[in-house]
Amino acid sequence: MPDQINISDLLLRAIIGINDEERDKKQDVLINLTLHVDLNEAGKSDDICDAVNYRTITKEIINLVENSQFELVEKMAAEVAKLCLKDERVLRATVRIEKPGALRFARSVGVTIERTREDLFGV
Ligand SMILES: Nc1nc2c(c(=O)[nH]1)N=C([C@H](O)[C@H](O)COP(=O)(O)OP(=O)(O)OP(=O)(O)O)CN2
Repeated sequence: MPDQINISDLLLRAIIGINDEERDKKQDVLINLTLHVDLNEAGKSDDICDAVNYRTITKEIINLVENSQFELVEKMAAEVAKLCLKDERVLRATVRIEKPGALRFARSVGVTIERTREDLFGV
């Protein structure tokens, strides 16, 4: 399925990290997402009911991330992927989570994961 919804450079703030100073105050978290969805029906009907509403998913991610206190970026990425795959029209989600400036000498550090409905729900 080559169709995708892309959400780029969603810049949020969260408690994330294993160091004491990272547990005290929120830091920037940069999120990039690719949702693999069949866009054929929405492309024909021009009706939001036939589309995976990227606004809804983005609001849910903002709510999840900005209220989270994970230690690892891996865990945050896994939870974001799970949220994206709640809508059964999303077949696969690629999630990149970065912490800009968190690693000395590096501009940014992060992880990229890809999860399917089968990975998470066995379907
Ligand atoms: N696989 C992961 N490794 C690490 C994670 C993570 O989420 N997944 N997180 C951290 C820390 O929370 C932070 O992002 C980096 O901190 P640190 O290792 O202290 O990096 P610094 O460059 O600031 O270290 P210095 O010792 O000051 O050079 C670590 N690893």
